[in-house]
Amino acid sequence: MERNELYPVFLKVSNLNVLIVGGGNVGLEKLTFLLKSSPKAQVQMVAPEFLPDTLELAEKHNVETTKDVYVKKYLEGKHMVIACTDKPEVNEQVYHDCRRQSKLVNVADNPPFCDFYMGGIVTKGNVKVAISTNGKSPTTAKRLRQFFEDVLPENIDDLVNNLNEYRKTLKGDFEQKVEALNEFTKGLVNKKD
Ligand SMILES: C[C@@]1(CC(=O)O)c2cc3[nH]c(cc4nc(cc5[nH]c(cc(n2)[C@H]1CCC(=O)O)[C@@](C)(CC(=O)O)[C@@H]5CCC(=O)O)C(CC(=O)O)=C4CCC(=O)O)c(CCC(=O)O)c3CC(=O)O
Ligand SMILES: NC(=O)C1=CN([C@@H]2O[C@H](COP(=O)(O)OP(=O)(O)OC[C@H]3O[C@@H](n4cnc5c(N)ncnc54)[C@H](O)[C@@H]3O)[C@@H](O)[C@H]2O)C=CC1
Repeated sequence: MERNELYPVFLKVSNLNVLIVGGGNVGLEKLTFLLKSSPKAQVQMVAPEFLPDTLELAEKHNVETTKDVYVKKYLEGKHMVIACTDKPEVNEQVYHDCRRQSKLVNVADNPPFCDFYMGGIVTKGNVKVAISTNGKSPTTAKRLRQFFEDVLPENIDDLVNNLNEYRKTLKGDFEQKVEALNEFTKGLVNKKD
C-alpha cells in the first residue's frame, strides 16, 4: 500500500507572513480556510481582480489586498506562498521564484508544484485534527473532516484543560510526570500499555 510520507506541522501563521497570489474562487477558498483556523493570520493577497466576497473577508481580518499582477518583489518578507491564479505560467513562475528563495510554496491546483498541502481541519477548543490524503483526494479530506467534526466530543477541550491543570500539580522528574499522566489517562484507549 502506498504510504503518506508528508510531515504535518501546526504553523503559527499569526507570526508568519503569507502571500496569496490570485483573488478568484480558489483564492477565496484558501483564504477562508486559513482564517477559519487562524483568524489573526498575517496575509497579503495580490491580484488584478478580487471577488467582492474576498475583499469583504480580507477587510474583516486586516488582510492586505494589492491590485496588481504578480511580480517577484511581493515575495519579500514572506515565509509561505499560495499561488492560485488562472494562469498556469504565472503559478509556475511563483513556484520557481519561491524555490530559489527557499520559501514554502503551494500551487493550489497543481500537486507537483506544492511544498505543502492544505489539509482538512477539525477544531474543538485546543484540539485540532488535520487530514491529508497525500494530495490524492481533497473530497475524501473534506468528508473525513465532516466525520471527525461529528465524532470528536464537544467536551474534548475540558479533558485537555483538566489534564493541563493536573500536570501542573505533579511533582517529580519528567519520567515520573509522564508515568502519572499515562496512568491517569489509560482508560481513554483500550490498549494495555
Ligand atoms: C493537493 C491539494 C493542494 C492544496 O490546495 O493544498 C489540493 C488540490 C486540488 N483540489 C482540487 C479540487 C477540490 N478541492 C476541494 C477541497 C479541498 N481541497 C483541499 C486541499 C487540497 N486540494 C490539497 C490536497 C489535500 C489532501 O492531501 O487531501 C482541502 C482539504 C483544504 C483547503 O482547500 O484548504 C479542501 C477541503 C476542505 C474542507 O472542506 O474541509 C474540493 C471539494 C469541494 O470543494 O467540495 C475539490 C473538488 C473535488 C475534487 O476534485 O476532489 C483539485 C482538482 C482541480 C481540478 O479538477 O481542476 C486539486 C488539484 C489536483 O488534485 O490535481
Ligand atoms: N474554481 C474552482 O473551484 C477550481 C479551480 N481550479 C483552477 O484554479 C485556478 C484558479 O481558479 P479560480 O480561482 O476559480 O479562477 P478565477 O478566474 O476566479 O481567479 C483567477 C484570479 O487570478 C488572478 N490573476 C490573473 N493573472 C494574475 C497575475 N498575473 N498575477 C496575480 N493574479 C492574477 C485574477 O485576477 C483572479 O483574481 C484555475 O486554473 C482553475 O482551473 C482548480 C480547482 C477548483
